[in-house]
Amino acid sequence: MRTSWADLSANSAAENASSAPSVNKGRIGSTSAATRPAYVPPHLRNRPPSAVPAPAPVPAYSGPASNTVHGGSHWAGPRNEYRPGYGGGRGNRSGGWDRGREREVNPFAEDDETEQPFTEQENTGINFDAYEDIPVETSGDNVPPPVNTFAEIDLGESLNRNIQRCKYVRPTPVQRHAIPISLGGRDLMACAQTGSGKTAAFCFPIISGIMRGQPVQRPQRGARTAYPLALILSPTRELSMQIHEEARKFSYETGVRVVVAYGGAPINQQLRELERGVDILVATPGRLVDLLERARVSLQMIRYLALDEADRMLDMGFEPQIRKIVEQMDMPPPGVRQTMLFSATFPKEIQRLASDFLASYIFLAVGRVGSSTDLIIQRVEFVLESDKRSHLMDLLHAQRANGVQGKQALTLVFVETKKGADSLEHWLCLNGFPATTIHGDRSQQEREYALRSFKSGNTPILVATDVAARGLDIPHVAHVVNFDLPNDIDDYVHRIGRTGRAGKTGLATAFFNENNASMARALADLMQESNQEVPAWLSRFAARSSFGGGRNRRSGGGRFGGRDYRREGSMNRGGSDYYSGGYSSGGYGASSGGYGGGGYGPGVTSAWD
Ligand SMILES: Nc1ncnc2c1ncn2[C@@H]1O[C@H](COP(=O)(O)OP(=O)(O)OP(=O)(O)O)[C@@H](O)[C@H]1O
Repeated sequence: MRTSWADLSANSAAENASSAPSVNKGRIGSTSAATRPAYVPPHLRNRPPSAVPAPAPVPAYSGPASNTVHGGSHWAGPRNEYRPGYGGGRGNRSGGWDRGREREVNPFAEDDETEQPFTEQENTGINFDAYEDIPVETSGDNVPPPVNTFAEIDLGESLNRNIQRCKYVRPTPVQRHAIPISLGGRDLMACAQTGSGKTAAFCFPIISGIMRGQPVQRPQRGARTAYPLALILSPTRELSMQIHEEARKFSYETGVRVVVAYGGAPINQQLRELERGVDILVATPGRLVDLLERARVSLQMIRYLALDEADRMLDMGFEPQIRKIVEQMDMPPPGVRQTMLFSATFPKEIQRLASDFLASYIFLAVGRVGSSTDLIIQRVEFVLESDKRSHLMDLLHAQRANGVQGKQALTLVFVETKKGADSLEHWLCLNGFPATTIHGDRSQQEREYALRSFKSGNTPILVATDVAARGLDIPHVAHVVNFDLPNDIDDYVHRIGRTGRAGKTGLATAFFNENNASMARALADLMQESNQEVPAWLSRFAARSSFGGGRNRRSGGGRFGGRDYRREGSMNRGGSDYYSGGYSSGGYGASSGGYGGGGYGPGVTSAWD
């Protein structure tokens, strides 16, 4: 049985380890070989005994003596050659699987058990042709060339097996470019459209790097302090949970252990998971700060830092927490750790802030920065506030009529406030449309239940605030309705990106009225950029509108935003060229109810965290 292999291989590899010469000299926190617990390299921890190579003499390791990544490569060591049985390293309980005590649950089996209301397989039908003509921009020194296939990248056998299990046949464009850059040890700021596979683009190099990297001896500071090697931060609990689930699949049987920590859930369970060992910690900032302050997590061994939705993580709401985590605790500085920032949108002001966290980084834009994918058909309809509900009802009736076997297609409806979400949900249910809701006033349990119920099709309508706008990968969302438009065009891009994912098509409808006049220009420009039909009335609004409201970055016309800010010479801060008025009304983190009340002050709960 697969799970027992872990124990056997752990024992056998541990025995091998004790007889092998150590190549683990001079690393951070290393101790003498005599006192070191036996090390089992991650890639061997879950192997069947037959797969464990004989304890061959270990060749002198020619790679770097530490994990520094100053423009160098992690790959100076022999490629394709794992080094079983070398001594020292990660024996204590804060890293890797707690061997002998725990069995790795097969995350793919969990998938099979989940109710599958839709017959279509998720990833087999990816339409790569949709990505053929996508423009790619890279800047920075010595950019590693892209690859065309996973086979060209040396990710390691067990990770490759998991890629197959995920049914990923080819890398998506962002993966083609980003993975070689990260494997080359380079810092990266990557911008690619929603649903284009960014999660795997940062997870694969991290998992592969940990599998192959120098073994680590965690400090003995406190038996209960966990020392992750990689930290992945994301802005919402649900997104962190999703990244955790994905990363567990990618790291299955690699021996790399992934743990998640997020707010709103009991901390004790998370503490227990951390105590069992952690290589990759996926977390929301608030809960992580809590764990750091309790000294239950130390960032001192971090080799890889990834910020998903990086622009959101560095906007006014989150920036102080992120600075605290990254700059004021014990995390190694840029250049020592490797840092990867990913998002579908990257305002230049945020790029400038983000550069504090990076060393000699490469900027990658796949598609235009902040653009939506052409796969999403965008419609904007002029609807007065008082008519919104009946208009939504018409859309839902039409959709039901076109539904497969009388089933309502999954529809995600975005509203501005938490109260608005509850009241719309109630009204929909009264009118025969099973709906549920997700927002910052709901308990975490309720939020998770709502999401599950939506995914399974039990309640095919989900009314949400912006808490569901970013990152969530819910298969089969056919329609996103912006019942209330956001104040920020980037939020619009992320919201509509919940459909039309992984090469599939989707539909997004926005209700627009005078209250949204400040968005007209940005919306019209975005639609034009994505080859959508812009209604004449919207163009008229756009021509009339001034740029006081949201972050209306499209004022210059033509190609927008698809740029590394370093190329622009000086920043045009506060000017009208880009995001004019961006930090004023409705700008970053200042949105009203949509963000669940902000929640950044003490005692205030945040929907984002
Ligand atoms: N190489 C691949 N082949 C097929 N499917 C893939 C591949 N890479 C990723 N996917 C699938 O594509 C979907 C979208 O991926 P992911 O959630 O990582 O997108 P994203 O770019 O992070 O989106 P967002 O900007 O909304 O966060 C997921 O269901 C994922 O499993």
